[in-house]
Amino acid sequence: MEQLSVGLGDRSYQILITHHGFSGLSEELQRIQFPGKVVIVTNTTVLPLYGSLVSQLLTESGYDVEQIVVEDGESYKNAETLNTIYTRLIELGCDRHSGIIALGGGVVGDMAGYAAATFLRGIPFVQIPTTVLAQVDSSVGGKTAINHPLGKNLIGAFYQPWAVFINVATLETLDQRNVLAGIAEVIKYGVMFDETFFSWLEEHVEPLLSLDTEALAYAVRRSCELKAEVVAADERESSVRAVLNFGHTFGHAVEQLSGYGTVLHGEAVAIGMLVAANVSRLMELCQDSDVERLTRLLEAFGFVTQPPPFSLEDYLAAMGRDKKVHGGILRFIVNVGIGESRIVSLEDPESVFKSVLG
Ligand SMILES: NC(=O)c1ccc[n+]([C@@H]2O[C@H](COP(=O)([O-])OP(=O)(O)OC[C@H]3O[C@@H](n4cnc5c(N)ncnc54)[C@H](O)[C@@H]3O)[C@@H](O)[C@H]2O)c1
Ligand SMILES: O=C(O)C(=O)C[C@@H](O)[C@H](O)[C@H](O)COP(=O)(O)O
Ligand SMILES: [Zn+2]
Repeated sequence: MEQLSVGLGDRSYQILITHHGFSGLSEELQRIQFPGKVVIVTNTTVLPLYGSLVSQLLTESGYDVEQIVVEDGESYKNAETLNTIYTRLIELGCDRHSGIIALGGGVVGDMAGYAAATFLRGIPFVQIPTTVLAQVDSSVGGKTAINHPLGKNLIGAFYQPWAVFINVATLETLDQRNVLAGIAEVIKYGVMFDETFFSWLEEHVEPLLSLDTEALAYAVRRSCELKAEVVAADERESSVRAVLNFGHTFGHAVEQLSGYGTVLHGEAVAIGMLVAANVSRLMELCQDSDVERLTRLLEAFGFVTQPPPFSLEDYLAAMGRDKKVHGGILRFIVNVGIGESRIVSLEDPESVFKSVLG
């Protein structure tokens, strides 16, 4: 079992990474004095794979376990599903001494996390991520949210989990499209923070796609390390954390315009990263060779890199609702070469994106 720490003072927590199933989970819950009444929030796909197993394990360890099972998909990450979670929590008699465990991918994690942040003004919460994306990104850092028809994650809260328990073995049941989607966020860390990690990714395309245990474990650990460091430095995205949004301003626009769930989050981020790299090149913050290198890596993994053909007006309107907009000015994340980043203000986004999108 590997352990990383997210250093946030009295809200610090551990990320535990294991290949050995869920053994160690009960011990960790006991160590952090997680409540005895536990509600596992999961979805219809993850329930039969891991939900029953985790419930049984915790019951055997003396926990009083309930389950809330939501429909599967990004299109259900909304106010309606959230309300069904609140209703069930009330019906189950949950109080401030009950805890929520999010078991699943980023959709379940974001929504269960937001329920935990808001139910009775906040109850304890643990993440058990079961997708690549959730293990390398969404389970760490405390961004919780639901989507609004007009924009991704527009309703949410910063609310940290008490622990993140990563069982890498759960990835064995994940389909190839979702494995790939998670890798987009891994590539993001390389482009933004760590050229050596980016080079490592260039050399490990095949092992990662085939879920080679060692390669995957390294990718998960390195991603969590980088994310934990950034979150500890800037929990509420007032500075450096915004860099984790590389590829997301455009990517979120793609998700919203296509209809949530049509283009997966990671797929949209891959498209968005290349758009952002082209903005960077336009601003002379990176070279042609850097854009080509990113393109080659994305294509080697098999990502579609061409933005869907929505109009420039639609893209600009969607990006105009991004959470990084300040005083009407779009703040945008670009790469500086490979391995460094910058936050730029786009005073005239129309001309920038006209040039980049053609
Ligand atoms: N909070 C954050 O910091 C953060 C970071 C990145 C992404 N996100 C959010 O995360 C969401 C995307 O998460 P995702 O890519 O995990 O998608 P997801 O949660 O929809 O999971 C993808 C699919 O895999 C299934 N699944 C989950 N675990 C499985 C397993 N072990 N075996 C088989 N199937 C499994 C799910 O049921 C789903 O069908 C988006 O809503 C995005 O906005 C949040
Ligand atoms: O943790 C962060 O900070 C991120 O930006 C991680 C992103 O990968 C993630 O998709 C996040 O939910 C996007 O945040 P948002 O604030 O743009 O909704
Ligand atoms: Zn993301």
